Amino acid sequence: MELIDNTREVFRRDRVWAFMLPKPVKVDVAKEIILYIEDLSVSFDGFNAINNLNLYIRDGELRCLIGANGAGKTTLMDIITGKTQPDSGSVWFGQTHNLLEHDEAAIAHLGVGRKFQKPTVFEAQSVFTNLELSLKTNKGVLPTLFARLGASQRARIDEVLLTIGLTEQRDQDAGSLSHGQKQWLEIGMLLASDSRLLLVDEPVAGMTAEETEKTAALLISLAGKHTVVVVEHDMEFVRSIARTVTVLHQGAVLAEGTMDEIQRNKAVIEVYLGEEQADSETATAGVAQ
Ligand SMILES: Nc1ncnc2c1ncn2[C@@H]1O[C@H](COP(=O)(O)OP(=O)(O)OP(=O)(O)O)[C@@H](O)[C@H]1O
Repeated sequence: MELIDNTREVFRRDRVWAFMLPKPVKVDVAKEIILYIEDLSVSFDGFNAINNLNLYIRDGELRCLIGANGAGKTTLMDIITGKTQPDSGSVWFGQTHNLLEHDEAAIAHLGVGRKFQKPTVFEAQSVFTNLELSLKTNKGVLPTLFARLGASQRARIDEVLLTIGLTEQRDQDAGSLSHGQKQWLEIGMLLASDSRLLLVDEPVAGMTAEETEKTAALLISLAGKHTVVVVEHDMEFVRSIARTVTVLHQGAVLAEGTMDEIQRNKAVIEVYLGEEQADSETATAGVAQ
């Protein structure tokens, strides 16, 4: 009997064996910076898409990146996440992880999560299963064979469901969610995978006004525990969430500051509206609209 009891104890569904759990990643943010990007350049067929770019993101901040089409925003995200290798420069996650030495999977494992503009959820799976599949577990063959969802992992998924406002939809197929709900689920998937730095590409494109408002509240609530970098064209939305805005132009940082500072910045006005209008007050108002 004792043998059977011991065996049952070992295979209890609500316990996850320690060897299955991934090793926690340490990110050194002693200097309060979570992302260091220095002297970064990449060119495609002689065209400088990123041009000696320097950018520092503070741990826990909510930063917005704006810039006209072709300014280099997507290319920058591609470099941070390991999709594109730069020609020169450095990208560090905290003080100790050189992201340029890692591939995409390793960078995601370190805690850098990316949400693309179009949601890529598993439509035929439930909301709960989508989150379950994103949990940060040891994905080796042996652990996967024996993996059981423990109580703490279920609690983690419930917590994420609450954060993204989809508790009621937990058993619904992801395919039946509205566009906005799919976007929140995808953000939830990044949370379930323990992403510490969230790179979010145009989160409110195609959303209703109510969904946009909820997304703003969600992203604001995530900052602090997470660092959130949002690439967005919708200036009204940027104004509603951003503390610091970085303007990219021709692959470099053109300006950085609060939305009000950006709105008054002469270089930004020139780029957006043309030099001849730079001194006019109407032009100043136009940048943020
Ligand atoms: N793989 C590539 N090969 C060639 N050119 C590229 C490649 N990736 C980007 N580019 C070019 O680099 C420039 C920067 O593009 P990027 O997509 O980063 O800009 P963006 O700021 O994200 O623009 P958008 O707001 O339109 O998405 C563009 O001129 C683009 O055509």
